[in-house]
Amino acid sequence: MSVTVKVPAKVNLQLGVGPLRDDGYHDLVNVFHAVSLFDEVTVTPGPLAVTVAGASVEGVPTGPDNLAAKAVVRLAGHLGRAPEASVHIEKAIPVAGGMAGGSADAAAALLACARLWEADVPLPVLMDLAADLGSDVPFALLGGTAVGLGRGERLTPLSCEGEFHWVFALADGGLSTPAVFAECDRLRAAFEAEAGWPHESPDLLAALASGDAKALGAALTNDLQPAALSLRPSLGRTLAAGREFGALGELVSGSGPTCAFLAADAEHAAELAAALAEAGVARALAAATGPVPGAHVLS
Ligand SMILES: C[C@@](CO)(OP(=O)(O)O)[C@H](O)COP(=O)(O)OP(=O)(O)OC[C@H]1O[C@@H](n2ccc(N)nc2=O)[C@H](O)[C@@H]1O
Ligand SMILES: Nc1ncnc2c1ncn2[C@@H]1O[C@H](COP(=O)(O)OP(=O)(O)O)[C@@H](O)[C@H]1O
Repeated sequence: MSVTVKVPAKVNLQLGVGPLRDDGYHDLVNVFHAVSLFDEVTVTPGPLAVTVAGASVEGVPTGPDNLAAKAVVRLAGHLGRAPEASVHIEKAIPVAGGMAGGSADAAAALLACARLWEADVPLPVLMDLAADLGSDVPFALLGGTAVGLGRGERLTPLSCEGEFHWVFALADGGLSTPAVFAECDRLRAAFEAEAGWPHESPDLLAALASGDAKALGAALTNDLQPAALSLRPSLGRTLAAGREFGALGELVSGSGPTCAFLAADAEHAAELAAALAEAGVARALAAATGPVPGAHVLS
């Protein structure tokens, strides 16, 4: 018997970053949006092991550091049983790309093992286990569009009308999330910019609720973007190219280095992806739509 869970990537439509907390995290206003780039995680009975396959899986650990393995151990500990599951990850979400691929795999492994072990784990408990594994993990279970407060784990679903069309410019190599948050703090200190308390953007919420892509494009913001650009200046060219080719909006996804571009419709997305590929400003381009559901069992 095996269980397969399909789980989406995310892009952050608003990432408001507050001051550094005593515990090393930052309070966020994090508007998550699940998009149609998916990993598939299959668990089979057996000793704990992780295998990973996919077009670009460099840097994904296959030992106990893999977030999916940590999820297996965490759930087994909660249930008071041995962490017996062999995990296989089919990876399409870019690695260390600011699209929460590791978090997605952790969420998928939680759900898959709960099913494999026939354990009745209520959703709020699964969400708490997910939050222990990482700030982005609960959203991968929920999917759709949602705002995350605290370190991003306290989620409230948002009303989102229709479907939005995205193009993602994938970069060579990743960016480390802690390094990007640290660079954000460094830049704020260097420019004596006080980190204010972030607030949800009313323009963004209205654009989502009405399904207005043009208004959404104008409302996209990411407080980590200056830090990602400081660590990876070439992203400036990528973002400028998308703007030049008529994207409705563009931003770095989370801690980067993936850049996200909003298109008017599927045809516009295909044109935008082709123009960005031609300009040579990305390792690869991927078109996707959002919102899509969170982690769910396939078999
Ligand atoms: C920035 C975001 C935006 O959604 O994602 P990515 O773009 O990396 O995917 C998240 O906040 C990343 O969440 P996640 O990748 O789960 O991070 P965690 O494992 O919880 O934390 C890793 C490290 O990031 C920093 N961190 C994370 C979350 C937060 N609210 N404040 C922080 O300062 C801390 O240095 C922490 O030690
Ligand atoms: N299942 C996994 N998939 C991808 N990366 C993982 C996984 N487990 C652990 N990692 C580690 O987490 C780091 C961040 O990966 P990822 O979640 O893809 O990016 P991001 O935090 O930028 O969204 C990787 O560089 C890798 O070392």
